[in-house]
Amino acid sequence: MSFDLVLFGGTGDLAWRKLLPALFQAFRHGTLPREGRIIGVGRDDLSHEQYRQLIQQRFEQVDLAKRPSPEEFSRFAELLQFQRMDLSRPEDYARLKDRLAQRNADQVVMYLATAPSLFTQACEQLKVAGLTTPSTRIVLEKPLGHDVASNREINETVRRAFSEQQIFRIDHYLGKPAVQNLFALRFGNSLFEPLWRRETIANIQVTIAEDLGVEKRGAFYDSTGALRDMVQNHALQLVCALAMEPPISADADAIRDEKLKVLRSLRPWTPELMAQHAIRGQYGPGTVGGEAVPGYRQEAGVSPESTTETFVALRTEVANWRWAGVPFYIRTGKRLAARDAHIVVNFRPAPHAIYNTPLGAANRLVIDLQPRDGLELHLLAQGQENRRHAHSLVPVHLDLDFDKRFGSERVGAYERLLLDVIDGRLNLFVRSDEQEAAWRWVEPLLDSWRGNENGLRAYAAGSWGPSAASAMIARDGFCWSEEQ
Ligand SMILES: NC(=O)C1=CN([C@@H]2O[C@H](COP(=O)(O)OP(=O)(O)OC[C@H]3O[C@@H](n4cnc5c(N)ncnc54)[C@H](OP(=O)(O)O)[C@@H]3O)[C@@H](O)[C@H]2O)C=CC1
Ligand SMILES: O=C1O[C@H](COP(=O)(O)O)[C@@H](O)[C@H](O)[C@H]1O
Repeated sequence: MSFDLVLFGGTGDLAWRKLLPALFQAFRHGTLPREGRIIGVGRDDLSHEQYRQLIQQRFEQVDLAKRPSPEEFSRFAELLQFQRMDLSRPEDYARLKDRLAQRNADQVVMYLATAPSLFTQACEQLKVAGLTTPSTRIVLEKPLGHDVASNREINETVRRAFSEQQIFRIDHYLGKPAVQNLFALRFGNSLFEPLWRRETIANIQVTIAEDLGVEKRGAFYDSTGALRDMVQNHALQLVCALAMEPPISADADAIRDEKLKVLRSLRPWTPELMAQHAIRGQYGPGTVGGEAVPGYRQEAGVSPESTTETFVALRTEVANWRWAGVPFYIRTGKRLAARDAHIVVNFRPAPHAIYNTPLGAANRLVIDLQPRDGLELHLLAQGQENRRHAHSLVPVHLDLDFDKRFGSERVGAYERLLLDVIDGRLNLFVRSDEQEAAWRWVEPLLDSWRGNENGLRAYAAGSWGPSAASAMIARDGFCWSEEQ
């Protein structure tokens, strides 16, 4: 099978940090079809050779293990071409058409790794140019829009140009090996299913903590914020994977139907719930990894009066028979104490105590997403520490490290998703109704937070966020994982 992958935004941050390294990994692993072209698109006048050099320079910043040797790069570079094009100029699409006609590949992938404001125009012009034939797939980066209305508008335009089977809305968290293992844990094993419900589970916590700040994306981030950047998509997709019913098959729509039900069951926000269960913060100066770092308002591209949130902690519930009354806590932020994404499923304590146990001790399943990819099952056991009191239990845990078990050279998130696009597998991509339901759920928060400094809490870079996030969960009698 031959393919052409047109990478709109081929000179941008996402392209060189994630997409091209992922394509290189697929090339290195021999999974990328050999007969293909990766056509980077941008507005500069670059020759193919200049583009290859640019990408080679950028690859110098990629992790050593994932960096190509000069010999590997020169073989990979044979796939790379450059197309000068301004997406806002209708006449430029004809030149792209000519380039694609040179090869007439079996499969054409259009990857829109540009600002979402260009998506509608790009789709309209691709249609006008006759570049939306059934052998074409379109990939849309997140966030798709900035609220319900803009998301719907983009989706409607895209659907006028492409059928739903051709549209791949990406959420790279769904491609992470740990998230695939969450699906495997729940739907490939029977062990946890009888326990996966309100009768046994006390609460579920989803944490996506980053130690990085906004890097070079200050201007983008300042108009986006953590709620749009991480919660509307990645965090809610994790909640879906945790709370959904078993799908009737592994087909894309069977999975997406179940995720949609979760999104529609999330407790809607009221002013009272927002006041108690929605915490937002913004980092100030602090120390991360032993280095002093500036506060958010001092970052390049960020307004010195910005009210954009860089931290969010939420408490919600999934209002259905399985989950009624079980709090789901979501927490994400930039410049936190560590890069650490994990899920904690806290089980209820034993209903009747016949042992002495440490205060608050109970069973817990921890799903580590990154940097470690693994599972920990926390139990209580009879230790030998106290020889005179045989009725005292101590915490112990079973630890499964997937990197050790399967090797750290496993298929990365973007590598998996890009191969799925080329092969036409939609399972790990988001349907428009899911996306709209997620926007609908976050929109009341967006509206109440817009331009409003009230309730925006400062936290020191390098901390775990505002203390209000701990107070919120403590009111339910629980605590975040690092406090357990
Ligand atoms: N960077 C990241 O970590 C992530 C980014 N995303 C999403 O990916 C998308 C791209 O983000 P990012 O790479 O950071 O953005 P950048 O600003 O780094 O890159 C934007 C790209 O778009 C191109 N571009 C801009 N305007 C035009 C135009 N009129 N015609 C043709 N090309 C144009 C630029 O090319 P040039 O200027 O050379 O013409 C550049 O290649 C966004 O939707 C973002 O939300 C999603 C997840 C993570
Ligand atoms: O989508 C995004 O994700 C990254 C975090 O991704 P990860 O795979 O490194 O966890 C985040 O930094 C970025 O702001 C956001 O746009």
